[in-house]
Amino acid sequence: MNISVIGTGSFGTSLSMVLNDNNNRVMMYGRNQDTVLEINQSHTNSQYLKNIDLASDIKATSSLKEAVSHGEVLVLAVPVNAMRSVAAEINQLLKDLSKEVLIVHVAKGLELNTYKRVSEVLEEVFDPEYVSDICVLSGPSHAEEVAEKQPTTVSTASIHSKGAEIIQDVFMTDYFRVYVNNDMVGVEIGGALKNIVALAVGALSGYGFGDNPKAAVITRGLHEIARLGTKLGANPLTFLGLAGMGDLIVTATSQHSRNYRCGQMLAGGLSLEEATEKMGMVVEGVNTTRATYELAEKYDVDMPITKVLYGYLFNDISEDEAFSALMKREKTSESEGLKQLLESQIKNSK
Ligand SMILES: NC(=O)C1=CN([C@@H]2O[C@H](COP(=O)(O)OP(=O)(O)OC[C@H]3O[C@@H](n4cnc5c(N)ncnc54)[C@H](OP(=O)(O)O)[C@@H]3O)[C@@H](O)[C@H]2O)C=CC1
Ligand SMILES: O=C(CO)COP(=O)(O)O
Repeated sequence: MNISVIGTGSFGTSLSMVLNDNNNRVMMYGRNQDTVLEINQSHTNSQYLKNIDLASDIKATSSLKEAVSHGEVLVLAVPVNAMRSVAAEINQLLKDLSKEVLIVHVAKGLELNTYKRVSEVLEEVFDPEYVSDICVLSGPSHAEEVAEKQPTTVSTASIHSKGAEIIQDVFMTDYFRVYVNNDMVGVEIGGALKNIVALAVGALSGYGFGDNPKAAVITRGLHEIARLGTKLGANPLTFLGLAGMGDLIVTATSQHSRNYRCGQMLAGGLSLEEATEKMGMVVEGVNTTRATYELAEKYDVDMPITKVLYGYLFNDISEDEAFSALMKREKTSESEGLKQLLESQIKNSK
């Protein structure tokens, strides 16, 4: 199949390698001319993936029109905050070309201010006449390890049922295994909100905390992700899968994770601006913490870890204040919380 990958960052580049290994004809679109030139001439992308050689079959262009003309499937691999404007440009080109494509996005976050999931943003922007389906691909998949062809498993979901099955076929190789999931809300919420937990656990690591507090934040973090997710219509069981627990493990325990490393840098004394600048790649958890905090307030969902991280990132509360806010909360029951999740599941499935 002809596939265009929009975004020449770390994940767009590693997914292009997967797609090329699966015998698709891949064209990458990047706005940075130097990166495009490097991909075409040296078959590397040294800014985003160190010591990785790309197949010479993978072509890059800085013309969005050329990329949109090429692809039957468009893989949107840009940060959440760029999604709306990039999608609007693509939609105009599809109209001009009178062409229909299948869209899959891989971004993990919520849009600031609207609190929308990426597929909701895309559904708003794309004219249904030109888009057969909108899908998400998400799960435990560090770009660096995908590029090394480490065995990787992800989930895909779509608005209509057909899209996810096509995406499964298009991406599936002997080292990249794709599962279809019918819970679009859960897959997107799991991928977006694990970044909050990864930032928090990264900060714990930076302060020298041990394994007990990290396990506590990961487990209770997953619980609050599931709580908000089910309120938004997700199946709570999705959060036990690749896009939930899987991605949480890979992100909240790994030096590959930009969110985790950002948390470590904050604990090391850098300001939020300094840490994100130093990263040089998108740290989705920052905007997503703000959006999720506001969304949880709106829906009156209890998200203590998100709330504390929000205070730490944006209101300068100290790590001691953060811990005391979490540990001195009112007594509560774990089994009661799990029961409520099950009740939400029954309500959602009616
Ligand atoms: N890295 C990973 O391991 C994974 C990342 N993801 C998700 O994928 C998404 C992209 O992440 P990732 O590739 O890592 O990010 P990077 O920061 O590595 O790259 C982002 C890419 O998007 C491009 N870009 C940014 N804004 C625009 C815009 N307005 N128009 C066109 N291109 C733009 C950047 O261009 P330029 O180079 O010119 O700045 C760059 O090529 C994120 O939501 C992330 O959470 C999902 C799974 C794994
Ligand atoms: O989502 C990821 C792996 O699945 C990558 O996470 P980071 O954005 O924190 O690097």
